[in-house]
Amino acid sequence: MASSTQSFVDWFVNNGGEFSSELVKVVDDVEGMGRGLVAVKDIEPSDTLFTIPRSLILSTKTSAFKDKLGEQVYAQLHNGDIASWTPLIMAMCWEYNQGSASKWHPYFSVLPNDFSSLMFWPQQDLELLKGTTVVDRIGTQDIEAEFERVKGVIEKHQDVFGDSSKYTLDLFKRMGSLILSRSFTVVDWKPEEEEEEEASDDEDEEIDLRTSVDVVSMLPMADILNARSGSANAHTEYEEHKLRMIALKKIKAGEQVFNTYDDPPNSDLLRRYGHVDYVPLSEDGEYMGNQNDVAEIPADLILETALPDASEKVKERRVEFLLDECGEDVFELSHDDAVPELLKICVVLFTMPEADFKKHEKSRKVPKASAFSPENAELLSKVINERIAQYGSVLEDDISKLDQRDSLTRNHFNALVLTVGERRILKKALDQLQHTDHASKKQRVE
Ligand SMILES: C[S@@+](CC[C@H](N)C(=O)[O-])C[C@H]1O[C@@H](n2cnc3c(N)ncnc32)[C@H](O)[C@@H]1O
Repeated sequence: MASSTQSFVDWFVNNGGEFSSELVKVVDDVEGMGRGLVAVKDIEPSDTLFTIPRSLILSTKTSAFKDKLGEQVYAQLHNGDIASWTPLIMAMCWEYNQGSASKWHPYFSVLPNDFSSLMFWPQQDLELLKGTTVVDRIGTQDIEAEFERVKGVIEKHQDVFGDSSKYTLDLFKRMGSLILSRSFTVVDWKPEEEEEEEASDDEDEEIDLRTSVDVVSMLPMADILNARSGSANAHTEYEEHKLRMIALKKIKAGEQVFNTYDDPPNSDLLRRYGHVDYVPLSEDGEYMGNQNDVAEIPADLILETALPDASEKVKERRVEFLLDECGEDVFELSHDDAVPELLKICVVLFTMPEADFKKHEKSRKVPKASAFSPENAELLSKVINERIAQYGSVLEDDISKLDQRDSLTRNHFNALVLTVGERRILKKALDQLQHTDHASKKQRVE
């Protein structure tokens, strides 16, 4: 174990953390996933692996940063968006810059400096993601703009921040990326009766609570756990004074302890965490990837194919109706639902004659997915083929490249896993549409 890892475990235990070293150990590089937790003997369900005292949580509530800065200046760090992470990023930058004077110094020493998440990909690697929609969600410009905004506050309040040159864009991005890949949502402890009262309160308030920056927290030790879809065998329980990591099932000696990151598709895994899931999807192990992948089809692409010659005004009305009545203008296709009902409804809506559409516009009645015809299936197949073409390479070629994993860079491999996964779903949708088409043609003949 690296000495920084040992110092971190010692710090954890000396500050009220309980670590069941008879059950688990921290390993510096486990299965190519970086640090992780591994069972040293057979673990039973409900066994406690470690507990974290609430005082060790790093958040805007536990750092002295807010008090040092004062309410008024602290408020300037918010950009008006309750879910903004800027105050937490700044609290973490401030703690980090305190060096060994910070309570969390040994924790910072084991946090990564380098990231393989999309924000850190060079442009030429991002081009490997052609066809995906995740490139529009990386947020590099947003974080750079946010740093420019808070720089003024830092320079104006050097009494709190100290040397402003220590607050760099790199540090700001590092802390933002750590939150993105390791934070937890931790709400204050409430007795059961209060919890029940709150549950019956306004739903909006609940949402605020979950997205508010005050509950986004860094949990030393809990964030050592890696994740892989279908492998979660431990989870965190929240108690009054501590958080407890418990085993959910039997974990054999030598096996890794896995948390869940809520099963995101590979696009989000790569954007937030910098890795992809590449596990068998079929029993024979022929298909590998992420069961939770999604491929997106924007309504605009359907509209262009369905009504290529219609005026902008006509197109706008159809999209507006779709958004108002169905709430979506991008459709997510998944392994379990390759041709979702809403996608069918969209095609029906976009292809119906103007006179029929006017009736729907008037009644605000959404057409039924059962109205999806073989002609609709043909049109949707055309759209999906166009969508596949946007990836700019041949799927079968890319699948065979995956077999030569050792000759690929990590980014190249991950990009292939992602783009192959998305196209496989699109192909699945094509297959299903072909079956719909054949089935209905057969029915018509009979
Ligand atoms: C919450 S941290 C887990 C601890 C981390 N391995 C470390 O060294 O500190 C999440 C990071 O671990 C890595 N990771 C987690 N699960 C992984 C997996 N299945 N495959 C590859 N890397 C993984 C990724 O770098 C991710 O950003």
